[in-house]
Amino acid sequence: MGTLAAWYLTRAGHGVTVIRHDSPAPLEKTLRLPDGRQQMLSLPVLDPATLPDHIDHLLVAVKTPYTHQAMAPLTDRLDTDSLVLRFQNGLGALDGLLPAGFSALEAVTTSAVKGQHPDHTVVAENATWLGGSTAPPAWFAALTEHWPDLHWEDDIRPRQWHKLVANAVINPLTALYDVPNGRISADPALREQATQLCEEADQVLRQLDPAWPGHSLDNVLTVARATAGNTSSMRADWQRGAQTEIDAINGWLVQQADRLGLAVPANRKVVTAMRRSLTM
Ligand SMILES: NC(=O)C1=CN([C@@H]2O[C@H](COP(=O)(O)OP(=O)(O)OC[C@H]3O[C@@H](n4cnc5c(N)ncnc54)[C@H](OP(=O)(O)O)[C@@H]3O)[C@@H](O)[C@H]2O)C=CC1
Ligand SMILES: CC(C)(CO)C(=O)C(=O)O
Repeated sequence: MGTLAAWYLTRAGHGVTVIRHDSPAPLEKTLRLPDGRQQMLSLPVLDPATLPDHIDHLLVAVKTPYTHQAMAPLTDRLDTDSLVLRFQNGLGALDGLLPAGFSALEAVTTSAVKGQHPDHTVVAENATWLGGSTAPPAWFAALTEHWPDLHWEDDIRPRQWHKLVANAVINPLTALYDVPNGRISADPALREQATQLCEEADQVLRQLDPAWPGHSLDNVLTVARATAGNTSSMRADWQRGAQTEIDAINGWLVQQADRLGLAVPANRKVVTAMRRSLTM
């Protein structure tokens, strides 16, 4: 997803530098676009140790388990003039990693990119919403001319929460049962588990915000059917033995539930199962 964002930003005339340790420079990437075109990208790389003292703009697009490691050398270089854009599923991955009082912009996207470095395939180029607690930055309007279907949200939280619930249901069940997304809707036993996960998520979110509409199951099943043949990102991570984003998705819900004194046994069960590498 970071490579796709880098491509749009480059098209808009922004310079994009990858920050990583021990990487060949530049990073040569191939992006296969949905219309069949191939886009080559050559991205400069900076080792965190050689970064300037101040970072103006930072796009965080590592999978959530790697956020702490990626951010550790950067936090001192952020201040109130910096702008951080979090491009990740789940919630809470940046908690405690930003200077006090600092809030990041958040992104929610329905685009999909697959593949491992250096080849990335854009499976779907759909809508993306950016937002936070401020007005859009000055560069936002010009960026929309180069980033298809890009929108600003003054209050991004409802979109994040809808995405969170879809991920909290579809991702762990498809990973643990090794099935494509559509099975969540088609298989009665999985649908029952989906209903429990979803009701618990709605209960937590309604407690956090009484205006939360709840009744998320219809939306989740619509997403599962719309992506019926797809392998969810958590199933893909699980299949290749990589760390998953369970802690930022169901783990975040469990953490909130604990704080609020709510019972969320179905979510707790999938977190435990994913952490222990068990099949249910
Ligand atoms: N892909 C998609 O379709 C979508 C993804 N998202 C979200 O976007 C986020 C990113 O996902 P995705 O792009 O798929 O993930 P990828 O694993 O494909 O990309 C993450 C990149 O971060 C790099 N990385 C890992 N650790 C570090 C570090 N310490 N310093 C610098 N770079 C590092 C990885 O390097 P390496 O290649 O060496 O592992 C990899 O290139 C996730 O939260 C995901 O849920 C949201 C919607 C759709
Ligand atoms: C919506 C869904 C489940 C689509 O596959 C997704 O976002 C993911 O796989 O992480």
